[in-house]
Amino acid sequence: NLVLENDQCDAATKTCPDAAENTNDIKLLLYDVNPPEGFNLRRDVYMRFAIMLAEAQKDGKKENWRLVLPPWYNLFHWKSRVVKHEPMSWSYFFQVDALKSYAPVLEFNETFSQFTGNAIEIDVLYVLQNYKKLFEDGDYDDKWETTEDCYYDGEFWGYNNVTVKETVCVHYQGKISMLWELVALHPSAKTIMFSNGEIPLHTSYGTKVYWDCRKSMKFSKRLLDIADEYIKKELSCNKVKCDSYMAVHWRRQDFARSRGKDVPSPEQTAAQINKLLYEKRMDITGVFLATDATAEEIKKLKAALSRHSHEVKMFSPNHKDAMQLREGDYAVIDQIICSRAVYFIGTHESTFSFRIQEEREILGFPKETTFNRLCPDSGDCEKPARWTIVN
Ligand SMILES: C[C@@H]1O[C@H](OP(=O)(O)OP(=O)(O)OC[C@H]2O[C@@H](n3cnc4c(=O)[nH]c(N)nc43)[C@H](O)[C@@H]2O)[C@@H](O)[C@H](O)[C@@H]1O
Repeated sequence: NLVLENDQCDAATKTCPDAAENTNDIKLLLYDVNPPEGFNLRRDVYMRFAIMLAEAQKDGKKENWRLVLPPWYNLFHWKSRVVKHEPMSWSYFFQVDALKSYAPVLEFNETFSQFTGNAIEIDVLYVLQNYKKLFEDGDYDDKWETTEDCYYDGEFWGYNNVTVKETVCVHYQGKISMLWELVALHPSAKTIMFSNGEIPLHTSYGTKVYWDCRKSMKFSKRLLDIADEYIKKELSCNKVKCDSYMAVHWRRQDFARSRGKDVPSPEQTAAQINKLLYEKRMDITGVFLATDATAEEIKKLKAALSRHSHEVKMFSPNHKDAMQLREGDYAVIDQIICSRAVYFIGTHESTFSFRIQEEREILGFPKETTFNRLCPDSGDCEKPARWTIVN
C-alpha cells in the first residue's frame, strides 16, 4: 500500500494552496498514457489536456474542472526497477506553481487531501482506442463512437485505492477538445478518466496558445541548479545562453531499433560532429553529448571523435548529487544543458530533441543554431521542421 501524502497541504488546518471555494462542485479529469511512451511524449500529451481545460475556462465554462497530473510511474525507458515502481509527483521534475499559472492542475496527492478522501472512485473511465482503419480512405474527419470491447490494464500508477464505477470503450479520431462531447455523456459524473491520452490530438499545435502552455513547463529548481553548476564548472559558461560549447542529442536504444534509418552509427555520428566543428569553426571549448547509447557505442563514438581537438563531455554529477539523482533526472539535466548550448544538433523526430528545440526557442537562440539533426548513414537527410515560437 502506497502512502498518500501531500506536503503542500497544511495538516493542522486541512487546507491546501489550491483549495477551491466549494470543493463539492469540483470535478476531476484524470488521464493516462499508453505504457511504452516516453517522458517527452508524455509532456506533449500533458500539454494537450492542459490546453483543453485552460481554453474551455477562458470561455468562462468548465470552471469547476481540475486536471489531475498523472504520477510518473513505471516508465519504459527507466530501467532501474526501484525507480520504476515508485510513483513520482510532477513537482519532482517541474515547478508545479508554474503549471498552475497556466492550467487548473492538481497533483495526484492533492486530490486525496482536498477532494476524495483516502480513495478515488472514478465515475467513468473512457478507454480510448484508435479506429481500426486509421486515416484510411483519406478519411480525416474528427469523430468518435462507443464500442463493445476494449482493454485497460488498470495499473492506476501503482495505487490500489483507485476504483472505477463504469467503463466506456470509445473509438476516437481527432482533436482533444472533442473529448468534452464524451464528458457530456455523463453530466453528473464528478470524476472522469481517459486512458490512452496520446490518441486525441492537439487543438492548436504551434500557436500562441501552445507556446503559452509550453512556457509554463518549467523544470524544477533542483534540476536547474544541478545543470547550472555543471555548465559553469565543466563547460565554462556563466550565462543562460552559452557560447562555450555545442551540444548533440544522439538517441539510440529502442529508437535506433525502430527507426534505424534515421539514426547514425557511432562512426557516422562522430564524422558529422567533426565535419561540423571543422566547417563552422566555432570558438568553443567542448562538445556536450546527451545520449542513451550503450557504453560500447559511446566508446566507439568518443574514439572516432578524439582525433579532433575538442573535448567531449557527458554529464556526471558530483558525489553528493549522484546519491540523490534518478534516471529521469539525468535525462532532464541533459536536456537543460543541450538547451543552453551555442549550437544544437538533435535526433530526427525524437520528442526528447523536440523539447530541447522548444526550450531554445523560449531562450531566444538563432533558429539556425537549433533546428539541426544528425543525418542517417545513407539516404536523404531532410532538414527538421522549424516549429518556431509564437509570443
Ligand atoms: C521509439 C519511441 O521513442 C520515443 O522517444 P523519444 O521521442 O526519443 O523521447 P522520450 O519520449 O523522452 O523517451 C526517450 C527516453 O529515453 C531516455 N533518453 C533518451 N535520450 C536520452 C539522453 O540523451 N540522455 C538521457 N539521460 N536519457 C535519454 C530518457 O529516459 C527519455 O525520456 C518514445 O517517446 C516512444 O514512446 C518510443 O519509445
